[in-house]
Amino acid sequence: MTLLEIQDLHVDYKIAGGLLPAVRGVDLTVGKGQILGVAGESGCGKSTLASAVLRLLPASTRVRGRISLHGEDVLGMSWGRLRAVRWSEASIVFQGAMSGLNPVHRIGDQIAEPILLHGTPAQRKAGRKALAGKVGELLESVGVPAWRAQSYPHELSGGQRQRVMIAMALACEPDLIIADEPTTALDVMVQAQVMALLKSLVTERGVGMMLISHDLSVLSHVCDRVAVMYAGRVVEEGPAATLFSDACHPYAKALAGAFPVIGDMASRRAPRGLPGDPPYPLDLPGGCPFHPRCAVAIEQCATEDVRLRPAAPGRAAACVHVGVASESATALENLR
Ligand SMILES: Nc1ncnc2c1ncn2[C@@H]1O[C@H](COP(=O)(O)OP(=O)(O)OP(=O)(O)O)[C@@H](O)[C@H]1O
Repeated sequence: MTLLEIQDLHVDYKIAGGLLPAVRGVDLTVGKGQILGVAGESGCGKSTLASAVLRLLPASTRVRGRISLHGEDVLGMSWGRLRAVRWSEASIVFQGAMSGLNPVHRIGDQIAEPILLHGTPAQRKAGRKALAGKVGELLESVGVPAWRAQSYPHELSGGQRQRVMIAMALACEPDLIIADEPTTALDVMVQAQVMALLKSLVTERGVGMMLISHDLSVLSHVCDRVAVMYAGRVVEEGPAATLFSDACHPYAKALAGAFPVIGDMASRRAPRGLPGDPPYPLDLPGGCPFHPRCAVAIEQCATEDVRLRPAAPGRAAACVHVGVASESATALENLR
């Protein structure tokens, strides 16, 4: 069942020099019990996409396209309806748990807050004290002892704080969770624990999740499907299992090649860097935005901006070389 459907989404920030196109025609879906990963280099539009789903962008931002949550048009919602939807139908976990928690309030009070504001009428009426049991359960469900409800954020480790943020996101039992770089600034072991926790929430509770990370190797282990973004566009979308090992788009390939393969000591493949930088959104090259950095670019790539098209069963990629049986497909094959 489709929970979230994003169709031809464009997001432009209003800046002094005009409009900065951060997201340029993105189509994505997230189903119940499914994790969709969104990967890409810094500045490609991942966080903008995440914030757009719950309309958390600055008021001056221009948003076009369609975002449906349970079939309901999010961009057309009244503020009252949007307020009811946030936390209870969809919630967001941002990067950097310390900045997301209020340092002068106890953890338990902060978890109770969204329930008091957005929970069921009975929960709202019952008040803060009656929620102590529920807060304890939420903390235990993310692996933090219930007595930590009495602690302040600075008394917890970074990993525990991130778990508290996840408990807050779960507080009103939403069907959709958007996690924006939830493990940034955590060490590798804690990162793995938090990712395992997110995965278990999806399998045990059946929530849908959009998981944003620049780390394709992490996403490939946790997600069902992954979308790779470049310069505000999705350039490849497909099953996580194949995307990391057998990407179709030259950028997705390069991104996958930039990470070591965990557990694959046999191949001893050294991570490969990708020369050059992503384009500035106000100065995008003509044609495919990746062509100046692409090892298999041809003349056509400088003029033709190919949209996502079928690349293999269940996979789509936006590249002139993809979906065609020709020399160009061979060129792409040689990149492997
Ligand atoms: N509030 C804003 N006003 C103007 N431009 C913005 C704003 N927020 C983001 N941008 C620009 O929009 C583009 C996309 O930024 P965004 O933060 O969505 O990328 P990202 O992929 O999430 O990057 P990172 O991985 O570094 O968080 C960038 O060029 C960024 O500079």
